[in-house]
Amino acid sequence: MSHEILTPSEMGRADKLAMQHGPFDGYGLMSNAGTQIATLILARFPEMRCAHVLCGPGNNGGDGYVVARLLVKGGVDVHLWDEGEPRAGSDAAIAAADYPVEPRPLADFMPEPGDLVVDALYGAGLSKPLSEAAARAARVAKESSVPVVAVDLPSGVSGESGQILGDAFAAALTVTFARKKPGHLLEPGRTLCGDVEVVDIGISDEVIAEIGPRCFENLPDIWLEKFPVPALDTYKYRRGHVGVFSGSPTATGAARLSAMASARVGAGAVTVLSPTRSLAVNGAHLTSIMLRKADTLDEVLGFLDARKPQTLVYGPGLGPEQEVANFLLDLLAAIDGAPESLVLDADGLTSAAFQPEALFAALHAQGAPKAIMTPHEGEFRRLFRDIADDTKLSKVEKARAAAARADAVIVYKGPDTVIASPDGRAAINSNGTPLLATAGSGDVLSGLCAGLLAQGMPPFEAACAAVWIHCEAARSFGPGLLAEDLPLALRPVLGDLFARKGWMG
Ligand SMILES: NC(=O)C1=CN([C@@H]2O[C@H](COP(=O)(O)OP(=O)(O)OC[C@H]3O[C@@H](n4cnc5c(N)ncnc54)[C@H](O)[C@@H]3O)[C@@H](O)[C@H]2O)[C@@H](O)CC1
Ligand SMILES: Nc1ncnc2c1ncn2[C@@H]1O[C@H](COP(=O)(O)OP(=O)(O)O)[C@@H](O)[C@H]1O
Ligand SMILES: [K+]
Repeated sequence: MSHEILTPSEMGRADKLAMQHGPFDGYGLMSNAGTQIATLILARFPEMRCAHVLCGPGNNGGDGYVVARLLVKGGVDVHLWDEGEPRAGSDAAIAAADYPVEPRPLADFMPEPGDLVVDALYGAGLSKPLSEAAARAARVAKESSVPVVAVDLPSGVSGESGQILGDAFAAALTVTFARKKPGHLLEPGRTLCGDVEVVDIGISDEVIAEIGPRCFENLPDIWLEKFPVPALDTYKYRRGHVGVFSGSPTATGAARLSAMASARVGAGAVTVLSPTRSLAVNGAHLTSIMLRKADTLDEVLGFLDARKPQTLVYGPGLGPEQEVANFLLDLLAAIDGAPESLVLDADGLTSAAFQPEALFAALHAQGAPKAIMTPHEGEFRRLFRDIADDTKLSKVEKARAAAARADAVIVYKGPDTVIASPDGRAAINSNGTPLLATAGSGDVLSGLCAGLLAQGMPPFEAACAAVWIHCEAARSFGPGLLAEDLPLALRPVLGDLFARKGWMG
């Protein structure tokens, strides 16, 4: 169950529930946390010259006092620097009283090469930018290039959003408790965390279940059960049929990349719907993918009626024009229950920004297809400007708000892609690679979503699986990746997933 992610406030509730359930009180949890961190430090940094433990006034600092005491016990030369004393009677005050040496003021902190820094200034309770002394400490640690071990989170990183409040520490290792927080996975927090270790401090799975988290790390555990493998007696149309709209003659590659990805991820049949003027260029490049002339809405409806595809992809290479949006709205008005699903990407999203409310109303209507939208940062901002500009929201909250407004699963792309469902579930992807920053890779992703939808995967699970598989394929191919390499690079990834499903072939 370790794929769940807890927001800082859910973590606070989990702490309280754990204390109610026992056997640990607040100080017991803090001792467990400090013990786990000290053990990791001694194992990972046996060569350190000395350890500088930086303690804040709250429970994060409390963890720091426990770590400092245990490092002294382990024979390490420890220097303790504090910012503000713990509140009298708090768990942190008990931990501070247990530490044998008088702390020095944080403003004087100065490490030397070979030292280790333990950042226990602020964790989940960070509520405002770091003070000047704490910001200076972060800068000094960075400039001296000493390794930093962050307790719970690097101080200055918001656990909720991963954003930096003022200034922040950059850790080599971050040790957090019970479950990851969004700030461990959302950029720039993710980069600033370094390696993330989640340790058990006595908060049980039952307590986490009682909290009922709605955000997850995008690991196969959250969608593998619904991931399709072909039954022995299947045939091509039962495996699923995808229709992909093609653009004009100079912009047809995007649709073909999408179509190829749909087919490769298991749709039994894929048809490219092409304007007459693009038929020749599409025809010259397609073999197993079918091609059909579709200049008008009537021709598209004729195709839907005759071939009954489950899923359509609308957007890659269509052009960011008003008529592209109009055509989509006319198509949605004509659809009643079939096809079941739709992937909107690229120019399908950009053109919809001419009249977003009309699109959202059409997707909310009875009989509308279930939709996945796959915006990158720019497309997201065009379509959901007020949400994108709301600095109070994390990327997870932005994707959730957009999903509710559009009644669609939103794949908010980037190095830390977030997938959100209108029902409130969200997932943060963690296997991303910058190798995917190459033209056409988004088109492949929309095809993967469609291919999984057509095989009956529900939209949230389909989108999560598509994002994970896309990244895994890029990693398996490695440097030199082009978008057209991705469909074939799916093979080892799908092979592993099929094996995990016990598929005997
Ligand atoms: N029993 C528990 O609740 C446990 C909590 N744990 C630790 O407790 C931490 C959370 O503790 P707290 O809620 O006390 O929060 P923090 O220790 O993160 O922050 C302490 C206080 O500092 C103030 N503050 C926030 N940002 C500031 C800033 N930039 N400059 C100056 N002051 C600032 C806040 O008002 C807050 O009350 C976790 O990150 C974790 O390390 C662990 O000990 C495990 C158990
Ligand atoms: N720096 C990065 N790290 C990880 N993934 C990235 C990065 N840059 C882009 N990607 C991924 O690559 C894909 C690019 O999609 P998109 O921008 O729509 O490209 P295109 O329109 O060229 O197909 C998305 O899945 C995105 O998450
Ligand atoms: K910290």
